[in-house]
Amino acid sequence: MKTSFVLPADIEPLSRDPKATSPGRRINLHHSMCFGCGADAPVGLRIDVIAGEGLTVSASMKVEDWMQGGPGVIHGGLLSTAFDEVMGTSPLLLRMPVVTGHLEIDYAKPIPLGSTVQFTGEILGGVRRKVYTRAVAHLGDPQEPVAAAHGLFIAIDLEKHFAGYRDRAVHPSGHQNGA
Ligand SMILES: CCCCCCCCCCCC(=O)SCCNC(=O)CCNC(=O)[C@H](O)C(C)(C)COP(=O)(O)OP(=O)(O)OC[C@H]1O[C@@H](n2cnc3c(N)ncnc32)[C@H](O)[C@@H]1OP(=O)(O)O
Repeated sequence: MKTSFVLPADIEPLSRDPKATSPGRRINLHHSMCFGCGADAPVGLRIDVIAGEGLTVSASMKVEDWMQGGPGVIHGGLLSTAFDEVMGTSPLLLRMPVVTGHLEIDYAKPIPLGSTVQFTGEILGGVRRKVYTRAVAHLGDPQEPVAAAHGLFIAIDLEKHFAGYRDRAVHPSGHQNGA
């Protein structure tokens, strides 16, 4: 699949943290109201990202009618969100919280409503706080990808990064911290 993404020359290998989620289990360190993975979000993708061997992850997503963009197919931005979720969760295998710095998507084929998209993702390496990832999507045949993505995620100090926003956080009750 064609892509214009270029990895940096100084990229270094990264290692899975010994305490990372075991292969086959859901990576479960985010919050339940997240648009990408939260079970309590009123609208969302509800993607379960599953730890794989090494620095790999997998996920699947049924393409529901409300995800429609062009007639009969998924909205490209929504697919981008799914890739963000899959790749953004993978650095938790390093036990490293991150935010998205840069995201690139290569769309190869239209993805019909009603299909189930299978994602595989992997961490390619890192440079200082930067974690480089890639993911591929297919509809059942890994040899026939329908889209692929590269993501650059930046490690953060969770408490500091969200310090100014926590009073806006929405909880399953529908209430905000400051409400
Ligand atoms: C959350 C819970 C976990 C659980 C995660 C669960 C999965 C969540 C999946 C969804 C994730 C999201 O959508 S997160 C939401 C969307 N993203 C955001 O809101 C991020 C907004 N941006 C920021 O807050 C900031 O720009 C940061 C934190 C990314 C970087 O700011 P900083 O901390 O001041 O660091 P800074 O020095 O600028 O950058 C560090 C290094 O990254 C490089 N860098 C920074 N941005 C870019 C960029 N766009 N393209 C290339 N390189 C970049 C810099 O050159 C530098 O490289 P060098 O000098 O070292 O070479």
